[in-house]
Amino acid sequence: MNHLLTEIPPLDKASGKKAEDHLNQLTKPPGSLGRMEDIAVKIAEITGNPFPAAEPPGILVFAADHGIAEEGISAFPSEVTALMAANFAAGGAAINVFARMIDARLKVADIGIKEEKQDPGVENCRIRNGTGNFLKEKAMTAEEAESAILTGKRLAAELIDAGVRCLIPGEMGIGNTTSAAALTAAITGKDPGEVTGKGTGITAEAQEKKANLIRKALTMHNPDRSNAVELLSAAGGLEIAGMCGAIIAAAEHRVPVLLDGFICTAAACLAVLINPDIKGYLIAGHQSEEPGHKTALEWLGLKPLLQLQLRLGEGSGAAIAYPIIKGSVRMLSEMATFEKAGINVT
Ligand SMILES: Cc1cc2ncn([C@H]3O[C@H](COP(=O)(O)O)[C@@H](O)[C@H]3O)c2cc1C
Ligand SMILES: O=C(O)c1cccnc1
Repeated sequence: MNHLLTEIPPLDKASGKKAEDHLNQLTKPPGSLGRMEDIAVKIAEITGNPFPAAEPPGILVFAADHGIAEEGISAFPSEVTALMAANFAAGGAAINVFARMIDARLKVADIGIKEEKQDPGVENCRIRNGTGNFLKEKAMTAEEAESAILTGKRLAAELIDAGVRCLIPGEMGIGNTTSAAALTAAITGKDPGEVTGKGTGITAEAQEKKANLIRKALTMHNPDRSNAVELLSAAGGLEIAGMCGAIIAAAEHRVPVLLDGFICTAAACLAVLINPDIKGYLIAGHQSEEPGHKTALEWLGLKPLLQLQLRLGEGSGAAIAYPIIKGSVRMLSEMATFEKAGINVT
């Protein structure tokens, strides 16, 4: 795992302080823009610029399949992963709508779809054709987990080199709320029963089976709970590893990461295990309906911007929250100061 360890630049507190001082001179009562002011300061610290840019946003959706899906833990079959990847390429999914709404660059990567056939509109970065069923075997080898992380890093770095100033990691993978719950239980030390939800909409009975299966698998694989590669190897998935790498790359490049739902946040927890300094680069877009999402956000010490009872993924909740980021940053650089507006407040 040594080659995954990276230099994460420290947050630039001096730029944050300059942004904060400037915010207090703008034509509004001090602090009246609430958490938007905190976001503006945070992005100044992340970027090292008191007048930062967060535009354009870039959405990077990783698609992969999960062997565990054969255990009946999703309301949908694995085949839907490939079909949805094709839908992303055709522009018809929820994330396409929201990406257009926020003028985002959108890239879709196949990092491990099971289906042999590949969609020409999806970037082929396939590490293997779906993970192993982690109730019976490891989801993937350590080498595969590392390759998937490095692939995510490369794709995010490409988007950032092309000008992206706010990264939104997204995912598609039938069965991936099971992996996210296993990872979250292992990392936070919670019982799987507390962090396992209904995903795409399974019954209460299937939900109980899902939690039991996670408990059994974690006992069987017994991963080192502080080792991101061992955790990925035990529970998957390839798209979670890809998002983890993308988050690392954003932090390396001083680009803020806007987190989506439960699966995306589980990937962020893994990135923070690899380097705790990454925590400073994360903003939580929303809190989803999956119970484990709250647990993962608390572990990261993040407060979500929105709570809209979403339970979709794809990067959708983060894309919906993005205008808050855009407004926070624009407010900092576009609003008049009292002095400039000729308002004398002394
Ligand atoms: C049509 C469709 C579109 C989706 N877009 C995101 N997900 C979401 O649901 C899946 C996780 O839930 P589970 O663990 O229950 O399978 C992931 O693919 C996630 O991105 C979708 C699911 C479906 C069915
Ligand atoms: O929180 C999420 O991102 C989520 C929840 C349910 C299904 N898919 C994704």
